[in-house]
Amino acid sequence: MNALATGTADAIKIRSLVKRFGAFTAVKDVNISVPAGSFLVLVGPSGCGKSTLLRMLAGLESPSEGEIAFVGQTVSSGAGGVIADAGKRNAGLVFQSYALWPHMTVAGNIAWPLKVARWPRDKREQRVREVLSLLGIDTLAERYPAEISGGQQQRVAIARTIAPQPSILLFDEPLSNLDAKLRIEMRSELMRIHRATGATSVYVTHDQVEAMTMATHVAVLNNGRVEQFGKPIDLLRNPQTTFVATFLGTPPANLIPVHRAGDGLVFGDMVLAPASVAAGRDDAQLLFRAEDVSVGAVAGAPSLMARFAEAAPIAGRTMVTAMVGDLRVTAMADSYFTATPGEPIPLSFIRTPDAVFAATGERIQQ
Ligand SMILES: Nc1ncnc2c1ncn2[C@@H]1O[C@H](COP(=O)(O)OP(=O)(O)OP(=O)(O)O)[C@@H](O)[C@H]1O
Repeated sequence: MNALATGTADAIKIRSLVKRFGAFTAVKDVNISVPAGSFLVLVGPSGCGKSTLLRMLAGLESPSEGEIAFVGQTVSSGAGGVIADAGKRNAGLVFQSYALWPHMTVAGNIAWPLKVARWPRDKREQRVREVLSLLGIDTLAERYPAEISGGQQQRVAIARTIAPQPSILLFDEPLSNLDAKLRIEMRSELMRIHRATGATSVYVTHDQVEAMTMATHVAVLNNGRVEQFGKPIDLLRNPQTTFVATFLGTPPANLIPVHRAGDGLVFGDMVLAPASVAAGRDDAQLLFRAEDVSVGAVAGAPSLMARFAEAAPIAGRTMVTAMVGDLRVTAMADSYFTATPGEPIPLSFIRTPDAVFAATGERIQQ
């Protein structure tokens, strides 16, 4: 790295980044900047380009176009390729497979990158003790990888990555090999480690719950593009596309396709909103959260008959999924509710739509 770092530079700045593999474009014009200490989550369905983007940040893949800068210093660019190589960008990478050295003890594995970086023995031993304690694995120091569990191996892999004190930590689905309970535990652990190290983190996952609980900033990727970038709560409250609106949030929100009839937007013969909310368009999509759709008839609210599909109790209420033709609608019932699959049940739209989208998927601002 040769350029001087400026005090106000973003920890990570990605500008107009493109990655092509032959004729296929895996990452398309990505622009993201985050300040130091952020926890940036890249989330999206399989094949959307998350890992390719992370590999470019790590210096394992060179961009076709655009630029990546860490603290004001360009580390990769379309013109220059990988300028600071993987070992020289002060970034640590944690994969979903732990890749520990089987012939080295836990302490040996953690000390290895410090040895490679020529840390003196006393500093090395002190740092290994520090990270063993930070990860809560002090008692495993002399064991070999084959003698510890998968969850413990992942802790060792994380300890090994943070030992050299990288200023940027890159995680590629690090929890996907763990069982559900351990994942939740490790999620809070990782957030604690993030706070303790102060490193700027970039975390790849396809799990939106993981994204929403851990992130200070989220980039939702779809088909190589960033659909939306921002704080988790802003993405949840203010989705700019139907993709973001339906990808994030639990239970999933409903998108109801409507068309204009007179001065109303209708679904079937039910008027769901005034035509004015869609700025004179003939077709639109209305976003209703599950809690805005109630099971049963409600006086004054538009309602329709749906076919019951399934029910799941959640925190004293029941999340009910029902079919209206081919459309899945998620609604909430106030107490325990169940029915026979296929049984007709009434659904009521008890609030105005949360957001309005064009038929092509982009948000129509009110
Ligand atoms: N070396 C490569 N050569 C050709 N195509 C590639 C290469 N690496 C990735 N791709 C393609 O680029 C696209 C994005 O892949 P990437 O691994 O970044 O997706 P992802 O979002 O991480 O998916 P997953 O969650 O399944 O890991 C995919 O269509 C993939 O097949």
